[in-house]
Amino acid sequence: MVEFSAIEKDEWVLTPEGTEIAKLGSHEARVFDAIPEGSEGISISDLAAKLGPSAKIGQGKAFQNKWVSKQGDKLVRMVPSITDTTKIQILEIQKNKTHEDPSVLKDLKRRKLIDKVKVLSYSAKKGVNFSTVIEKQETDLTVEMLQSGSWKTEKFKEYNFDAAGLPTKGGYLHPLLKVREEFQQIFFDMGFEEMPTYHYVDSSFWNFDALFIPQQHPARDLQDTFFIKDPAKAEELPECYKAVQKIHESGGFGSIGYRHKWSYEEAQKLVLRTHTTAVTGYVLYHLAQKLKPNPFKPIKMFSIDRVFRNESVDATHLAEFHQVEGIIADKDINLGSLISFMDTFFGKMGIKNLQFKPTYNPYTEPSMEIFSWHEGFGKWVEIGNSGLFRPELLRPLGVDPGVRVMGFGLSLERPTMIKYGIDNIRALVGHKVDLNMVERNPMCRLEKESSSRAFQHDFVED
Ligand SMILES: N[C@@H](Cc1ccccc1)C(=O)O
Repeated sequence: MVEFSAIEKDEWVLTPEGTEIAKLGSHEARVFDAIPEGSEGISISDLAAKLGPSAKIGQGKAFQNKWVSKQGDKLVRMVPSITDTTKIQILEIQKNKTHEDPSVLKDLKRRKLIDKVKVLSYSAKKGVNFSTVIEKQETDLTVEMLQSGSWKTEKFKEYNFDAAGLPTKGGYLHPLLKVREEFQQIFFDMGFEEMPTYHYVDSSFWNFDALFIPQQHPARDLQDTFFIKDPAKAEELPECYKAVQKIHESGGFGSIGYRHKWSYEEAQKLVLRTHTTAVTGYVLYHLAQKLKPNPFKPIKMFSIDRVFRNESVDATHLAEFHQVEGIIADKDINLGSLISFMDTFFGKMGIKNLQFKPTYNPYTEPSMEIFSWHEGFGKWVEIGNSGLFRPELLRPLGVDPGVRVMGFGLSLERPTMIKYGIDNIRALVGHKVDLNMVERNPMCRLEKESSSRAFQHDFVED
């Protein structure tokens, strides 16, 4: 409709000094003008007082042009009048943006009185298809156009392959990942290392037995645990199974044990791990193995990963969810340490005024449930479970006597739901994930790269 062309040309403009010359004349002309007519002349110092810096700059050229000469200590005029060529040239350039004589341009440029600039302008004129009405062109071929045959007469816009396109739907973190990152950051800030949470499938040995969970414990029921059909059993159990068997059957380290017959086959049964404490036991065992015979070093470790429970699914329960778990191993740990740690840890997430309630876990004693007051629900909400690991767990895995380990676990889903105001847990997983929710929620925006740090220890795979 319109033809246009770009016009690029060079233009000459005056520098500030050039502009000054356009107004006041060249330095040499100013020198000439400052000298009175006749033989009386002017002293150099009077000239300087009159003209300022121009006196010094202009003298040379004024001598060169034979406009002035020196008589005694005075400067006198040699000609009755002068033509200030520099000023004339400058004025012409100011007007025309150029000069017909290239040597003038070159000279004035050298004297820093003018400068060259590039100027881009456009010229536009009516094109062959010029019109004052704009006809909308089609962008895409549609099913309807094909069906009606209108595609034959329709006018199509050319594709613009240089167009930037619609913004892509990237750069968002799922709420679970976002909260997971926040937990990771808190752990890293507190000096924790991340545990390797390699496998969802683990032996009953690591999921239960090593944690001093008796073989007839209700949690091992098919109702609560997913057992693997094929393969159904771990090939062999680690060396420490003997110590674990002993603690279950006849006790030790001040414990009387469960006094039941411990079955190797039962411990071999593969399960989808029901808690990340399965990993914690495994990690403690391998750390203890690696450390020997060196003296004990305090440990702080955490894991955040998926666990599975055979639960009936409802608005707040899923058959799989994530656990956040942390342990601290040190010599002088007691219940007070655990309570104070929980206050600090949850405090970092903005959760204050915790309440603790005694509870029972086969692997910890004492054990405490952690509660927090939920303004929205108007009640105390359970947010975690914790305790001091029993010697029946620690000693068979090779942890030194005198070393205590405190641990705690919580779900990743609950704090995420509270924080994002999600009331149905199913909105967080699988094909039910509401991507609009993720996109709409400014809290999901990805601000920085994942801060995940690799696990430092190398482990032997069992
Ligand atoms: N494993 C526990 C959490 C926990 C971890 C460590 C110590 C005490 C408790 C659970 O499933 O809830």
